[in-house]
Amino acid sequence: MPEISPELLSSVIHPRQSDTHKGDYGRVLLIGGSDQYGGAIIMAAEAAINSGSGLVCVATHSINLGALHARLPEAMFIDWRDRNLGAMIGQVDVIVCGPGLGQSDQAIKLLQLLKVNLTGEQTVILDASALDLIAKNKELMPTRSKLIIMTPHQMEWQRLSQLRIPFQTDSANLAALRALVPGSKGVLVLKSNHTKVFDTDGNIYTNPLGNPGMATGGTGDTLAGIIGGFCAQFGGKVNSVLAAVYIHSWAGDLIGQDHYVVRPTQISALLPRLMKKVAEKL
Ligand SMILES: NC(=O)C1=CN([C@@H]2O[C@H](COP(=O)(O)OP(=O)(O)OC[C@H]3O[C@@H](n4cnc5c(N)ncnc54)[C@H](O)[C@@H]3O)[C@@H](O)[C@H]2O)[C@@H](O)CC1
Ligand SMILES: Nc1ncnc2c1ncn2[C@@H]1O[C@H](COP(=O)(O)OP(=O)(O)O)[C@@H](O)[C@H]1O
Ligand SMILES: [Mg+2]
Repeated sequence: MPEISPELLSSVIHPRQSDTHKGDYGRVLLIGGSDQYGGAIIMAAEAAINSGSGLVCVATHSINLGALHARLPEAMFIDWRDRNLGAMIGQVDVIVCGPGLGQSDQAIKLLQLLKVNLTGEQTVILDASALDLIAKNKELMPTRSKLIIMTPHQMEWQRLSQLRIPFQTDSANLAALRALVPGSKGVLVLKSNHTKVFDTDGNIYTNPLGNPGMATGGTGDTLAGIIGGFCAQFGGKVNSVLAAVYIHSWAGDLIGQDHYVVRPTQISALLPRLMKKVAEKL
């Protein structure tokens, strides 16, 4: 089973051309952040911005607006009850849905809105509460998209796939992935201390990096944002996902060399420098 490698990362991240603008690096819409979990969507948005997405917009509970803009003036905001959200879903390249979304009636409405407004040309990343809601009602799974990426931790995957953690074998995971996204191209990022990535073509990759300092709330929200940023900028494809998984853990390991705890926002802060190193082969 192939390990994700530094060579893979170098093949994805390349130097930017001079004659470009933000429109060339993709638009990401992040949907999540209830009145209880605003930090999750802010961390995901910070990761999407720092990993290079050209434009980032956050659809969240209005209570999070002040905190979002105080932390991330680069991000745009739309109230997740705004009637224009459906149209916006249709206009972006990548949607990250789930960090801190919660499981309210409003959260269910947002998944329904996502499903009906997708164009078929977009990449969708489903994380956290979005996966828990789909576990309860499979009808909420988006069907019209170029690529569907699911990023559960093992407990979320247990709820979604009905595979109890000891029985999450490679073959069972692949079968469950294919059953969840029939007819679509799908990727499963099954997060743990040894994260594995599966795709519906049957490929399985392991992440050789990561450390227990990363066992901090928000580390997964940050990964979802990086995957969003990489898919927006480098294309909605499996290699962009693999590169995101790798750089997230690489950053975590660099911070973990001299920090007992790795704060997710430290991972985001390190990304632009690591990407520069990779792009310029420093
Ligand atoms: N600052 C914030 O606002 C944060 C909000 N969060 C949100 O909180 C909501 C609930 O998510 P949680 O993940 O906390 O709750 P869950 O109940 O989904 O899962 C957490 C539990 O799953 C178990 N588990 C087993 N294997 C695991 C693995 N490999 N990795 C992680 N957990 C594993 C652990 O017992 C853990 O306590 C989501 O909407 C999430 O996005 C979290 O992202 C944390 C940070
Ligand atoms: N012991 C560990 N070793 C390596 N990576 C870890 C470890 N614990 C957690 N991680 C990583 O941290 C992230 C946790 O994701 P998740 O549980 O969704 O966090 P949250 O929802 O709090 O943001 C995953 O990318 C996982 O691989
Ligand atoms: Mg999570």
